[in-house]
Amino acid sequence: MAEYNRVSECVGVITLRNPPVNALSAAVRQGIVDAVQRALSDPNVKSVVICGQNGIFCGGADIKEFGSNMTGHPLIPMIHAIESANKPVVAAIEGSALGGGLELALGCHYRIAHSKARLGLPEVSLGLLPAAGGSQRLPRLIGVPAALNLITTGRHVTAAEALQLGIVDQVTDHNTVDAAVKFALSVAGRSLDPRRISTHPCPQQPDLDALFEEVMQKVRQSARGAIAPIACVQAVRAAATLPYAQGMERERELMATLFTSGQARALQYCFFAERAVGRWRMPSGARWDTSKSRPVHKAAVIGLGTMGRGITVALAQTGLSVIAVETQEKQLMEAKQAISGMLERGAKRRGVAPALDGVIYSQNIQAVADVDLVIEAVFEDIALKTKVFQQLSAVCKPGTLLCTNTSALDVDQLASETPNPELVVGMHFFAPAHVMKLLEVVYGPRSSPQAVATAMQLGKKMGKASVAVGNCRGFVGNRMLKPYIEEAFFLLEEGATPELVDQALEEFGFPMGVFRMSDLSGLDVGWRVRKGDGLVEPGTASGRFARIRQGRRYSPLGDLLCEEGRFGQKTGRGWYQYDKPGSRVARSDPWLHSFLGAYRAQHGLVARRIDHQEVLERCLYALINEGFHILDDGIAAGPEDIDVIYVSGYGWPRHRGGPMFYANMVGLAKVLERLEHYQQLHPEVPHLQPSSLLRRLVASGSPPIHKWGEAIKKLHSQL
Ligand SMILES: CC(C)(COP(=O)(O)OP(=O)(O)OC[C@H]1O[C@@H](n2cnc3c(N)ncnc32)[C@H](O)[C@@H]1OP(=O)(O)O)[C@@H](O)C(=O)NCCC(=O)NCCSC(=O)C[C@@H](O)CCCCCCCCCCCCC(=O)O
Repeated sequence: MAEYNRVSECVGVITLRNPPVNALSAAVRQGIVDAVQRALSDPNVKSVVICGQNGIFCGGADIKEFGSNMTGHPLIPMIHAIESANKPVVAAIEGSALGGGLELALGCHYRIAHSKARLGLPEVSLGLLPAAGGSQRLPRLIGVPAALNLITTGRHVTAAEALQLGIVDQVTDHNTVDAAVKFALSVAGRSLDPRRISTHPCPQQPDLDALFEEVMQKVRQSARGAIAPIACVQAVRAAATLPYAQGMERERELMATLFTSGQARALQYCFFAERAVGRWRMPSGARWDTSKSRPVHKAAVIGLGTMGRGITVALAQTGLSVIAVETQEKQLMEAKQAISGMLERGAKRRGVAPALDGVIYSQNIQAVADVDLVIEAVFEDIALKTKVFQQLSAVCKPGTLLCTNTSALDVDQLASETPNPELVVGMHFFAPAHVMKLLEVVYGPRSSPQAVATAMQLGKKMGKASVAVGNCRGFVGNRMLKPYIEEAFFLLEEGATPELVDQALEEFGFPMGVFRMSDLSGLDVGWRVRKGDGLVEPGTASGRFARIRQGRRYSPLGDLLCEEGRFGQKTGRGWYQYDKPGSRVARSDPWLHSFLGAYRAQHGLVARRIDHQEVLERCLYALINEGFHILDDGIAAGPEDIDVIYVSGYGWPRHRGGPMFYANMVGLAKVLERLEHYQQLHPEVPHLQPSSLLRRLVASGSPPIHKWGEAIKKLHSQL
């Protein structure tokens, strides 16, 4: 809805009212149309101000309407009516003016923004383009290069940058509506022709073709298969080369293709999924809205290796006081230097002062006595972590939350080493912890809802996509990664190369295929885990039985490479070769190919031709199948949790929505059929055995993903 009032006798003020972000729903659009008509037909009104209630101008088109039959007054003619009005219309921008919200403001004749406002055209991140004239008006207003940057990245700009770019006419630190009313009074009666952006040509740009070619090339490279950024470039090109009306027609055509695309559905699903995971719930019935978090002012990090350093930086950057503990003096000094460097670089990027004083370094665990929360990040060894937890329990004040950054160990076992297991949760960060978006908050059966709420709240404060998950081996992300990696190894045994597997996965949209990723993170990491699991044996045996371990198919390929000292990038050799240790450019390695040939010969394996489709089906469906097990076990509350984990922490292409969304798009029946097919071919591979939840969902008619929750509950109650 939109409310209309007359102020200062001759200014009509239209206030958008649609909490929480004043999205342009059908009712709001109709409200604006009616209010504009009222203002224009009232002879006492000399000028008009458009603003939004509750300190936010407008979050854009109502994304929830996109999934339905869109009805009501369309946005484009509404904005045209504003631009062609014969009285000045001023947008008063507080909070956010995003997407359709900014397009509405661009249809106004003037824009006044509060200094804390943020503006942008983020449609690209929803798989769309600014299709209410934004792709045509913005380049006319600020020039092609700046418009291309904003529209293809979707980035939000501050009011100061918006002023510098010429998007807004004035920035105020005071009441924005008051400033806009004053401004509206001052411009009443002035000619509006120069203020109608659609009537302007784009500012001249030398060598337009070369510019578009360069930008298109860049966008194609970074888009990794996403179509919206490319359509955005095409739409801006139309603005630069065609008259406005034809440009609008091109904008409409491009939007028509994007609007119904699977990518737009996936990206909009991600938008809502990221918000849905904040509304966490535990199998005990504890939930986000009934569990109060505890305040955290002072935190501590124990262990300043790579993870501990990143966590310290992430905490300090949120403004917390951090006690950083490392018992070895030399390592403490090195860590101090590294953390200070990271804080300085981060602060420089964000244009703020580095929070160097926020971190106190100590060799003594006693220093954490008065903190509200501790994150333990020592070496991944249960005995060591147990000792640290026992020490912390003795040292910390009552009520301190004890968190472990383990990526694989049993959070509940650690909790049982403390007198207050309800205060223990996992906070599983991803390296580098100050950069990576994902945080898995792992609760055990005894973790209190308050502990989970506190860790989730802290994650949010740190800007993380925080997902609450149950305690099991590998939690959600790494548990699903295991079958994915194992399938990739099996494919090598059967005739694939690392290059082929990686190419298939990279064309799918992963930034790195599984083998390039393994080289980056270090082959020794998995080797250590497999050794711990008793899977690694001397590599002399041959034949099929040498590759059955603990009753299931096992590929020792990774172990054999480690025995050769090939740990990946850090040793300059792994699944690929590198110019020198630490170098990042992977090159195909003839040694590896002959090694694979010799290995196959030793084991009587005959290489066959493997295509990209088989790579995708075997690696991805195995991973997805594990996701269904996780849902069935109640480790993740819903498919959104799994998808947010994969998109924000494991490089799953966002425009494919996450593994569970992808399964929904492919069709559950098809995923089931392909798993059954591969399971028949590889009966000794348990992870290809379709999960019973997947079978039950297919049997119940493959409900769409937003109905899985209900279906899972119903299916469980029938068991
Ligand atoms: C605004 C924010 C920055 C606020 O952030 P904050 O952290 O404060 O809050 P949350 O993010 O948690 O959000 C709170 C709450 O609000 C929900 N929400 C937010 N934005 C929207 C929205 N735009 N619509 C609906 N709901 C929204 C959010 O989900 C939360 O609720 P929940 O219950 O989930 O917790 C931040 O929210 C934000 O960044 N929002 C998104 C901003 C954005 O991306 N805007 C762009 C929207 S798309 C758009 O505007 C498109 C327009 O360019 C043009 C549209 C033209 C359409 C024409 C259709 C043409 C069809 C083509 C077919 C052609 C056929 C033919 O012609 O042949």
